[in-house]
Amino acid sequence: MATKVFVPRVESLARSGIDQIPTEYVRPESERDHLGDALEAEKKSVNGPQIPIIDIKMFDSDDEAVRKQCVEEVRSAAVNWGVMHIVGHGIPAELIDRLREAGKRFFDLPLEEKEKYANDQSSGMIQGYGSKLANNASGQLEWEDYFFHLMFPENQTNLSIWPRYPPDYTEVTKEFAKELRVVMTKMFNLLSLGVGLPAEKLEAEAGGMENILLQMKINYYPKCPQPSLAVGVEAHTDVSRLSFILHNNVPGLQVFYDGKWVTAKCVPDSIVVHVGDSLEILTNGLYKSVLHRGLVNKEKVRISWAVFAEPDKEKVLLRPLPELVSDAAPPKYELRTFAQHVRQKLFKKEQEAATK
Ligand SMILES: O=C(O)CCC(=O)C(=O)O
Ligand SMILES: [Fe+2]
Repeated sequence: MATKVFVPRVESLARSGIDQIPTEYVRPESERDHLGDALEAEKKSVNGPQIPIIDIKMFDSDDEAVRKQCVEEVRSAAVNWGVMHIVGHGIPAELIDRLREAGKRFFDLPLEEKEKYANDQSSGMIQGYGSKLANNASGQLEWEDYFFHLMFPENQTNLSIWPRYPPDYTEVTKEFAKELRVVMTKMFNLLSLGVGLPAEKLEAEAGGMENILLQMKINYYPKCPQPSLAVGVEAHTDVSRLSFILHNNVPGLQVFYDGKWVTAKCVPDSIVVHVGDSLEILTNGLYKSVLHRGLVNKEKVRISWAVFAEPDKEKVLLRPLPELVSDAAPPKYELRTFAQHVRQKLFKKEQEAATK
């Protein structure tokens, strides 16, 4: 039997009281540009460009002009930023609070309890409690632990690996998944109309109600004694169609816009929505998969809930929609399955790391 690889948890490092982080967590010089304490970064960012905030309740209006304005705001954000804050999404604030509380209480458990849910990435068991393994030549690590599991559709979930504590974790998470699924349809409708397609087109193309998977990743970023040397999550684009992010009102998310890193503000009752690679490909590059990263800070633990809406790995082929391809706009992406896309991306990253 293969022995399980010992994975150091960032939480235990943070709790050990070190004032210097181990070298594996120190990012290379080239990446450290503008890294820093997330709380400071948020304060500094007030005067710069801000991620658009869109009230998607406008889409329910009886007034066509208001609905059109909503489509236009979403289109413009997806084209220019690849990210937006949505408000008026209709998910009850009380349910979101319960979701936050459930995740926090799980991470408040002693480490030994959480280890019972440890994933085993080397044997392909990626769901569960985990921390990043060094998967590239430079052996770089991120300042976070996480919990990852499939959240929707219910018939594909494996409830036996979900946190059993707090006792309402499963109920709250299932409820949240159902609500988020509705918001997701609305976002797909808005985004379809934004590129001149019938409202249902993008969701149907993404696999429809039954075949879009919602993957939940709860990111836990402990306090970090040297936030200008580390990252919570390194700069990346998501492979998803769309990603939805909630957090515990501690800043940390940065998005790359117009050649600069912009720190996301904590907008009350909002959900951050990212365009992911799969949607960029589907729209032949009209919508941008946003480059983003997570900063850490010295004073506060940050927790975020990232939900990735993904197509079935092998069944769905990623390709630009024929309707969005023309002589003037030839296809920018080659046909691939989602699984191939993920592998190609990882391979590229390893190559880059090896040549550094
Ligand atoms: O913590 C965040 O705000 C972002 C997390 C993220 O980018 C991810 O999990 O892919
Ligand atoms: Fe991400």
